[in-house]
Amino acid sequence: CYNLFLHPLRKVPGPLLAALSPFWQIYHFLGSHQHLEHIKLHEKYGHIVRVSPNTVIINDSTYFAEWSNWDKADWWLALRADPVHLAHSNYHDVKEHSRRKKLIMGGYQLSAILKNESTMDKHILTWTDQLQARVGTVIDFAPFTQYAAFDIVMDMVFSKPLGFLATASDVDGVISSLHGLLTSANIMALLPVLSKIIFTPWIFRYLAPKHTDKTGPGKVHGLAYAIVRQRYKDLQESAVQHNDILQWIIDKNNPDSENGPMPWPVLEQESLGPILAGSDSVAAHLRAVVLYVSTNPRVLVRLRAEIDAADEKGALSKIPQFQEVRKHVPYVDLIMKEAMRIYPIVGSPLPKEVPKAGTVINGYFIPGGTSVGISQWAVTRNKEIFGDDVEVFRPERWEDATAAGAEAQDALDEIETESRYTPSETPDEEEAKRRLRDSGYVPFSLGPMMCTGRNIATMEIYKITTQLFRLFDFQIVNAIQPWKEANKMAMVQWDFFVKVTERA
Ligand code: HEM
Repeated sequence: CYNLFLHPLRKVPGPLLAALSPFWQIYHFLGSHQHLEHIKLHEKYGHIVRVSPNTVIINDSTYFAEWSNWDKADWWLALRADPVHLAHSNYHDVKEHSRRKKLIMGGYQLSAILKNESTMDKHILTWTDQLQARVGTVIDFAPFTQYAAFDIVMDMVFSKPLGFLATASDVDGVISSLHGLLTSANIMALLPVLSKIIFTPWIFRYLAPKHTDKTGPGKVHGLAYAIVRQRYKDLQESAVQHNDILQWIIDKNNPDSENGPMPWPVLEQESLGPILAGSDSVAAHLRAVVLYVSTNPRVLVRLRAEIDAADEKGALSKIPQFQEVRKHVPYVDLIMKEAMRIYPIVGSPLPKEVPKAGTVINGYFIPGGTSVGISQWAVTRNKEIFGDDVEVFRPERWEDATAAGAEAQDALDEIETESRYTPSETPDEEEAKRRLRDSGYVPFSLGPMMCTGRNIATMEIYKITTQLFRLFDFQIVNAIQPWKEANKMAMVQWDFFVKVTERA
């Protein structure tokens, strides 16, 4: 009764059952198609929808800049692996979060990872060799994308690829454990009271997954902890000199630095981030790229024209280098943006918390403490932002970068990227449309909590997209229903059957 008639959010439109209890959201999450439900909700109720007693989702990009500077909502508590030691991404308070993120973010900067580009190249080569060995056959393309993304991120961050690509298998069941963890974490995230109970230190001691577990969350946590412990041992014995992100963090947070050394349990938590977030994301995107480019001949022809022209000039290395692609195959950037738009990778609205004083969104007063999320699937279907052809894969919609868009491209190297939506001067109509379009481009989110791994992801996507279409043709076996999919916070697809042939 309170939630319906007395709650401060009672006037915000949305389904009756959602206003009554958080189980409405859990029901839709378990149905795996929460993201599609969000599209329908915004179509039915408008730019702001109440999806649980204390949560609303929005798809009006005018509010994104303000949103991006709020604290994390309680939803995120479930993504912790420890009640005491936290990674930057576990901090609720935006200021503390930014302070912690600065301690590690330099390792993820473009300038730092470019120094290690050859590590990425090794895995791209192994992947294309694996595809070469399967030319002429129908394969399930889905696992290969994750094997590649997982080996790359493990090698770039820890110098520890697990050999998914080389063995063409889910080594030790790590990927299935990761997917199990994502499902359970998301359910807990939708019931923050449960997270609060479980992460009470004395309760956590009894319920915590064990690092020795053979499957499930414990296995994934155990992987991060084993890597950090091994590094500690290597350093004591000065056995190996590593050139990776973990080492960058250790070196930067040295005993003489302002903050002193990073405690090992915190380093363990920081090491979980790339394991949890670094493979499903890139893999889901690459599957979408292969599907949409292969089924849009016009796009494929334009992409190949750029690749071939670059090859004729000798401008692309055997494994295309990031800066080569940036300069000579710029269409890849438009393809990436459009694939992120038509098939957003993040399927959950990742809420932040309205500050104490409250705020007004689309005419509704939203009190402090409310969780507000952005449903990327609904933003990218917002016709006011992207026009009537939202269901069409058209990379050209991203052409004519606005000054702000171009800056965002160059800002890849910056630690924090401010909102790209700057409604200050008086732009002409076309410029205003482009700015609006750019304001709806939030696949990596924006502001201080923007994706930590966005530069690794962008580099992988540029290089792999170029190389795959440089070498192969992909015939999608079932273009109407190309794969099975579930929204596990990130989108996960499987049974994506594709016939691989050498490029005609
Ligand atoms: C296509 C690929 C990817 C997409 C679309 C993506 C998207 C996102 C989004 C939307 C967020 C949430 C930001 C927020 O809270 O507002 C995020 C956070 C994060 N991502 Fe990614 N991501 C990708 C790849 C990666 C990779 C490769 C890594 C690791 C190497 C990574 C590590 C992280 C981490 C650690 C956070 C937490 C950031 C924070 O709290 O400050 N992501 N990502």
